[in-house]
Amino acid sequence: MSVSKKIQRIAVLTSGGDAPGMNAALRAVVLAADHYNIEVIAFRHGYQGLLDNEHVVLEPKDVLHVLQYSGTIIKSARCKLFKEDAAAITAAQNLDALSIDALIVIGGDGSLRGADHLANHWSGQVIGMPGTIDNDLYGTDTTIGYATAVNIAMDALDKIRDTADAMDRVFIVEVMGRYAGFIGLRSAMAAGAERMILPELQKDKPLTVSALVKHIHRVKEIRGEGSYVMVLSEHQWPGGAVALAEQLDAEYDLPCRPCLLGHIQRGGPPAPADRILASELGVHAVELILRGAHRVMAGMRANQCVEVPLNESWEKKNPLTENLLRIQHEIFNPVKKKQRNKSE
Ligand SMILES: Nc1ncnc2c1ncn2[C@@H]1O[C@H](COP(=O)(O)OP(=O)(O)O)[C@@H](O)[C@H]1O
Ligand SMILES: O=P(O)(O)OC[C@H]1O[C@](O)(COP(=O)(O)O)[C@@H](O)[C@@H]1O
Repeated sequence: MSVSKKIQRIAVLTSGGDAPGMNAALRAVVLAADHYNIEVIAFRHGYQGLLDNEHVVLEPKDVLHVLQYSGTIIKSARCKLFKEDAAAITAAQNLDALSIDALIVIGGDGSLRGADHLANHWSGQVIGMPGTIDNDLYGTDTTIGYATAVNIAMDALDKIRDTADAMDRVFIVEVMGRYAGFIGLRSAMAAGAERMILPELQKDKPLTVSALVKHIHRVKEIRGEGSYVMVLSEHQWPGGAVALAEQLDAEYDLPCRPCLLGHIQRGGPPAPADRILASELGVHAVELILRGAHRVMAGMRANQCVEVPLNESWEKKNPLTENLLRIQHEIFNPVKKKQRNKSE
């Protein structure tokens, strides 16, 4: 590897919603830095810690057995203040006072915007790593935490199916994803859900309650007794799964149970895919620094480590996989297009 300048000390922080695999990412950063004789300083509590100068040295011994845990050993936080120029200037001064050559920010789109904002005011190298369950960053096939969240949602949907089937019930399972439907789509497919309400679909053609009710009745007619499980992405129904279930029950006499998965989707052991992605990207981030990279996100595309301009990671959007949508809607939908046309 061609090395641009002597890098002696780098810093790292985790920001925004914690994502399963962030600890694996920290471990990889620290072990890679140690390999190249670089010291690592970690700022605790995300950008807040950078402003408060709350930092610790991270050595290999501190990260040896952390990759099997979700959360983040250096804590994460949301910090509104960091959007201001004055905050980025303070952060730059704190980094310079510690003679930091480069900063690695592990987080979602907001965190990477924050990293870019800092780069406007600081002369050190700034590298982002995609850490969010939402998978809503452009330039990388998946983000750290996403695989785990999908596993958790799928596991919950499987469990819901058992009770839903036993009692011939309709269930609405609300999943996270902020304003992206990746967790919703993949968990719905993995668990064979009958319906998905996802942000990307709602934008084109918002679902009406009457169309939903029609679909539920048609599925019951076609299949006979049994369950109907629907995946609802958060923010896609006023009042969420609880309100929708109440509406179906009260207005359409259709008993329905809501289930909110919430922050459960961010806990438990990270999936192997997340641990491995985090490990590879952590090393990649350090090697990018050694190559002189700046204002880029370390990403993974088609099993290759890539570098993506930081601003592209949030300005451009990854679409939902067309083929998964087609299969869910056309092949796996119990109500075929012909039948739908007839009844609509
Ligand atoms: N436009 C911005 N400029 C500077 N900092 C930002 C910006 N957007 C977000 N941040 C910082 O990043 C933090 C995390 O962003 P947030 O959107 O909450 O989570 P995530 O990074 O997981 O998407 C924010 O609390 C804030 O400190
Ligand atoms: O943990 P909080 O602050 O309640 O935020 C919940 C949000 O965080 C997430 O779990 C992760 O999103 P971010 O990566 O943007 O932080 C979203 O899916 C969810 O909308």
